[in-house]
Amino acid sequence: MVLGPLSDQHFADRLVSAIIRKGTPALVGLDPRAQSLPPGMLASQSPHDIAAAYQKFCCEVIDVVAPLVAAIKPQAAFFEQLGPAGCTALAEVIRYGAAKQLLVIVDGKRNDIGTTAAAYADAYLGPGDSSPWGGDALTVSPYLGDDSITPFLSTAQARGAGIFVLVKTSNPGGGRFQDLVADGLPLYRHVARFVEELADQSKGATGYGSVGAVAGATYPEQLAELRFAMPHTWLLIPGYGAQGGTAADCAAAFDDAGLGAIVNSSRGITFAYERSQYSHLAGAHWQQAVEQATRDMIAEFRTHTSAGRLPSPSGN
Ligand SMILES: O=c1ccn([C@@H]2O[C@H](COP(=O)(O)O)[C@@H](O)[C@H]2O)c(=O)[nH]1
Repeated sequence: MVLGPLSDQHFADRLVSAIIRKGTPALVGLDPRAQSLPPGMLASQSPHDIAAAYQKFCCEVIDVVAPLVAAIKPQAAFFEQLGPAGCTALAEVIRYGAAKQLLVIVDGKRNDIGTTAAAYADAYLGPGDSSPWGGDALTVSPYLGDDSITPFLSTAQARGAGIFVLVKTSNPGGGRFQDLVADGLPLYRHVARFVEELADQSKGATGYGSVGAVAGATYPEQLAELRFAMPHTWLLIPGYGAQGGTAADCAAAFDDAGLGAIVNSSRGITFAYERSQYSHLAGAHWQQAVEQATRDMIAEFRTHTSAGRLPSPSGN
């Protein structure tokens, strides 16, 4: 791919330049869980103290991964679960990640009828001071139809942000609806077609649009099919690591330049010290486990996918 000048006002351009700078499509998911926090971090079981611990833990993960990866993906559910204190902690984590020059993809899976969708978009999209939460991108459900997605895109484009629409999710039950066939195609391919149209209309200098698609590493054949059917659509891939997906499973999601996909790992990185190969780093050395798991993921993608063609930053 020949890249023109990249704009700092276009989401996919910003994503590409961040990924090229870090030399990896690895994305670190922040899904804090009270029972897995390192010892000593949790003062009590009150929502206020759990939220404070989530904020500290996530910021300390960010300290480790910020030099290594382009983006983080906080999962809103784990913060919202705690009520107002959790929502404040989420905002602080987003702010902290942005201050460390990371792109922040908020995994909220929001949507509603158009006017309400516009309010969600206002809340979550737009780096810096343009939105109260300050996310660079938001995950969005397609189930309410085209007029529920376009308000997100309008706000995203105005603010240099992006959205990722659920197309083929990583969970075992996703096919119950997503694979239903209508007019000769599974439902997820109809969603993919609409998302690709929007991506084409909103493409920047890299050829990728401000609209991306969520597609799981647990469905490698469909990933390959979607890469082919959606040439202007960036893929956000969950399901790697803890859910069983491998780097080889994700290989077909990348373009020839090693771009076009960003791959999430949440538990596998943040709670790496619970995995047998990093268990010697549990306790006081938990951040070393996070760093080693991130470096191992980066190495795996460099070995098994075209992401190995990205320039390798010194020190990684
Ligand atoms: O299809 C989907 C969409 C979103 N997710 C989210 O990604 C992370 C995965 O966490 P792991 O610990 O790496 O399994 C989590 O926040 C999910 O809600 C997904 O898994 N699949």
